[in-house]
Amino acid sequence: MELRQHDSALAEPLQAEQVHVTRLYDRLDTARKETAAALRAEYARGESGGSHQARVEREVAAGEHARRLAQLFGVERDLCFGRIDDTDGETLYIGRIGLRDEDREIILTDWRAPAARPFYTATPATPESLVRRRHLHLRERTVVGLDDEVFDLERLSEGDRRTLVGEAALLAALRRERTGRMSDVVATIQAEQDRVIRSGLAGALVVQGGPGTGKTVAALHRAAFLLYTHRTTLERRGILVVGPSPLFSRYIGQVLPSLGETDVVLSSLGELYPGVRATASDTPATAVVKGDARMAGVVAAALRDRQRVPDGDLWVAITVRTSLRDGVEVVVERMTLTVDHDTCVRARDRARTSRHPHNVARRLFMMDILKALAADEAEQLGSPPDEEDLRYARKALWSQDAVRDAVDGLWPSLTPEQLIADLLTSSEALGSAAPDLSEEERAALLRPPGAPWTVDDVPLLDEAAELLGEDEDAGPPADVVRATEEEREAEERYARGVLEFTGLLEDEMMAADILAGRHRDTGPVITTAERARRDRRWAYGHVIVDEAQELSAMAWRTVMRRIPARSLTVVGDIAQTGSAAGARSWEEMLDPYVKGRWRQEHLLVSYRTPVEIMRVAADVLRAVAPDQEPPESVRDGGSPPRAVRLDPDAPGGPAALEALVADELAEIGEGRLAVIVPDARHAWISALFPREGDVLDVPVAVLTVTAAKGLEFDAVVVVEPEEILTQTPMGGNDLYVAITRATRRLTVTHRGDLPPMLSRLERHRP
Ligand SMILES: Nc1ncnc2c1ncn2[C@@H]1O[C@H](COP(=O)(O)OP(=O)(O)OP(=O)(O)O)[C@@H](O)[C@H]1O
Repeated sequence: MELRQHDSALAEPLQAEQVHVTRLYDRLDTARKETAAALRAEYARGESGGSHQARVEREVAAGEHARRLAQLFGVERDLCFGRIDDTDGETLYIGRIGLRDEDREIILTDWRAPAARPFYTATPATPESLVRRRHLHLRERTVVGLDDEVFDLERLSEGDRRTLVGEAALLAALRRERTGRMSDVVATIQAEQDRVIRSGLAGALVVQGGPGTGKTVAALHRAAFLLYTHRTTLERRGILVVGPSPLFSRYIGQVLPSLGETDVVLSSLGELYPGVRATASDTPATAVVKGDARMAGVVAAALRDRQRVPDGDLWVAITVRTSLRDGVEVVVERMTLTVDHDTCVRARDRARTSRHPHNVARRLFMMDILKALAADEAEQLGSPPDEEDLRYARKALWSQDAVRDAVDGLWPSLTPEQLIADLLTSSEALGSAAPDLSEEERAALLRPPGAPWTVDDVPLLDEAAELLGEDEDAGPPADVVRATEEEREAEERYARGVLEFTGLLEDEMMAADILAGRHRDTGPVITTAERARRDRRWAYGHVIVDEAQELSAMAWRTVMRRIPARSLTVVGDIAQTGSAAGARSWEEMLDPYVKGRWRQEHLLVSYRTPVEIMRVAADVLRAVAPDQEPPESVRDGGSPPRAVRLDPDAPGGPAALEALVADELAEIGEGRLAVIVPDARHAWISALFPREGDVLDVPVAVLTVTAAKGLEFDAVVVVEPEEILTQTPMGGNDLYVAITRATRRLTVTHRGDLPPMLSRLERHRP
């Protein structure tokens, strides 16, 4: 079915396709020019003059043009990559965006449009009225190759279960060397992935699949598809993609812009709470306690402990009169006011039952206490409690430090950071707030003051923020203040980016800071993504959680808060769970939120790991998670994965490791290599391979398994599998993750006996 045309026979169709492709690029150039001119015209319509309304409209129009321009400049590479011919004699060209000619006729169909779907889903068994599918290979703007599949049922053997589409194009894509950044796969999306990508927006979709089955890549294409198909809903609310680490976010970061999408926020788990960028991790024992759903109750109890009443009555010594002597304020008279215990209890209970969050309810508590103090003052001064006087007296009282201190002592205004830090650094606070946790569990939570926030603290902070709320009258909330500077920088970066690729940067009138400044004038931030990122309470239109098996029960609470509509895609592999607080099953994590309302798709084919390596991975999986099925690999011809006996702690050990890595690098040419090491060895093995720049861009990356999660490399060297197996309770899963990162070559080094589950590796001496 797969035809790769011979060179001589190819010249004519190549030439014909070139004519069409040239026309497409001409059209693209025209569209760019027109949009740049429209953007320029928008800004040429005077400085920031006119009514506020007019300025806002101008900004909105300019934003639209800028967005379109960004899209038009993002599709230069492989603008058109496919063509389908159907039984009615109709031909469609499939590309990264849709284009029309001067007569508004469609000359290029967006890959996300319904009409493009057969390009991805037609198989020999179900050709979907296609006669032929063609993949076009472009080098810059030149057509350099074609792959045809002819759907001819006559020649289809019964029982042929082949489901791969565009096999030659797919294999060519898979054989490419890794660049350190994920790239899009619009040209070669497979039918099972297409089902995931085009699944409806509503409800929760779980995508379960083994390593390298394209879960991440499918999830990102799904984000682009959903934004295309449900633009009006999602453009305003945006899509949140949650990944395991900032490294992973950088790894996948450029896929979405290349798909032409700006309304997507990428965030690691440690960044979900604005203003904190947690990367540190806890020990497995601590992570398990912090991730336990019971911690919601602990945080709530810790807060209740901060809403106090005095043991007896409340006494406050205030200054009644002062006078100035030689310009210096002198206290003339003091007075002690009292609020009886019962009144304090009533004030606290009224504030608690108001159903307002703590920092908002504080206002109620404060008013009740001030009223009682003012009444006592009036009584002691013998003046009648006139309402007007009392109001004045309350105001005067609030200006006194002693009164403020008294209220703060009983019902303090708190930030989430204060509440959680105070809780985790005090065994007394923990004892009071967490009586249901065991002594060991409480000890696991305790940490020294000033310790950095960990990824597992983030759900606790979010929980606290939810309970604390923000007193809107008390000035801008802390996260907004923090975000303002970031926001300004983001605006300027964006503006500069637009100007740079449109070639307008030299234009005085369009200087980036002016452009950014204008956006500031009218208030709105440029993209939905920027607005959403800084707002903890933002409700997204859709949320995608990648490596979702790593999320603890508390982390799920944090994620679900951001998606009240419960429209989400959950992507992961239960067999790869590394966090001791992570998922053992999808039911366990999702049922509390969407019981009986989630659907599951399985991805069964691995596009990363060659057959030879997958066989070893299957042995590991059988040993550590016998109920899980390994994926089937589409690639063979990788070199046999091997085990090399090497003692990294022996005198010549480090040098032997360096030499082995050098040999592997020589084998893979331009590609990239990872040395995946036990956590305890990371620091010193990293020092053997000094690097400058981002770990994703260097030829040799030394990584722990946690950091390597979701990434891939041409060659992988796994050091000391035994230590990886035993370093955490989920060590078996970690080893499975480590050996499935390679696209071509796998070497395992070991000083002692090789774990039996790796016995299939070819033995070598260095
Ligand atoms: N249809 C496809 N065409 C070309 N390449 C593909 C396709 N599907 C997946 N790939 C490639 O396979 C590799 C693995 O994909 P991806 O990282 O999305 O897998 P994953 O299931 O998320 O893996 P893991 O569970 O290990 O994180 C990537 O290089 C991806 O580009």
